[in-house]
Amino acid sequence: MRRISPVLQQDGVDPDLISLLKTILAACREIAFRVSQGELAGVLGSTLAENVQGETQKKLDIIANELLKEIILETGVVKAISSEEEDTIVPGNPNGRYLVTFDPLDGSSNTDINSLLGTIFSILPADAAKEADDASQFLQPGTAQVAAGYVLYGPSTMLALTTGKGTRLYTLDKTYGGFLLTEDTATIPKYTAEFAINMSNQRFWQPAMQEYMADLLKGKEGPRGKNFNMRWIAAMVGDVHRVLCRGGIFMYPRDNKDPSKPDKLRLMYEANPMSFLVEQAGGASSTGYERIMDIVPTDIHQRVAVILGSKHEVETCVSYHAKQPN
Ligand SMILES: O=P(O)(O)OC[C@H]1O[C@](O)(COP(=O)(O)O)[C@@H](O)[C@@H]1O
Ligand SMILES: [Mg+2]
Ligand SMILES: [Mg+2]
Repeated sequence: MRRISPVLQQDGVDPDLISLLKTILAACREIAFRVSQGELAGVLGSTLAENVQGETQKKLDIIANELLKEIILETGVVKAISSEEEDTIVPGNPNGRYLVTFDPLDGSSNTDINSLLGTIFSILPADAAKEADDASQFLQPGTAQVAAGYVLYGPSTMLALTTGKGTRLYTLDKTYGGFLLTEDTATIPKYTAEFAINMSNQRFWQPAMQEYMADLLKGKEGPRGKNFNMRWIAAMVGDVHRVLCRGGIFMYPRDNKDPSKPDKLRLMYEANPMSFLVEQAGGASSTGYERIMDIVPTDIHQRVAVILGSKHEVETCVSYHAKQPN
């Protein structure tokens, strides 16, 4: 099995970017270790703090954030970082060529139940004309990403990574200490009969999503003519990993449960990196109205509706939105 550096070298990835990716993975290995130690490492439970988005921070949110922030800024190739757990961007080397935005711990609500968690990251090119502390340098569409990935802390620790040459899956070999290539070409089947959505929000969705789901749930007897199965891990990283492994559609659509927060998932460090991975594996990703990676962000913590996965199913869902303009 191949180690990560030769694979990236073969893809012609810039050596600075390779060393940055390896640094991020070093932090993730440390997070994986703390996660696996659980209560023994005293990392479970909540803090008294809230992040800028008004969400209670788990101890592991903070630990993962600190580990990543410190080690990434030490690389010298990063101009600034932006994190779910940081109100504003954190400047690094003014001459750094890259920007890193990340969700240090995705699926926080799974922390205390020994269930799936992950780290999601996205790497953007830095603009030499902007100051290191200028947040506007991050406001680039997902199509500008030079690399994106996640590390899933599950029964095994896995990495999904793309630099725009397909999506590859690696598994952490705990005896050797590095990630080894275990799936060279992750491919999402075009058709699926499996969906992931938080059904408890059903009555708050927009009409297009209500209609799409109603038809889907009618199964064989309905307009779709087939039965669907449902899964919900409550960690995007876990749900998207399943989609990369065997297809499916994952949705966190807009809802009016809390009018001040119509969308849940974050564009820059959840939706964009996952969309890049999914598109590179042959899938599709949309808000229902537009391709996610085409959105030009207006805020580093911007939220967005997400519909991603098997191409035909995403297109079917989008077709319901086309009938009912936003
Ligand atoms: O609590 P819900 O509605 O099931 O939402 C679950 C979603 O929220 C998230 O956990 C948000 O991520 P964080 O844990 O990083 O805040 C997603 O990973 C997941 O898909
Ligand atoms: Mg998250
Ligand atoms: Mg998080």
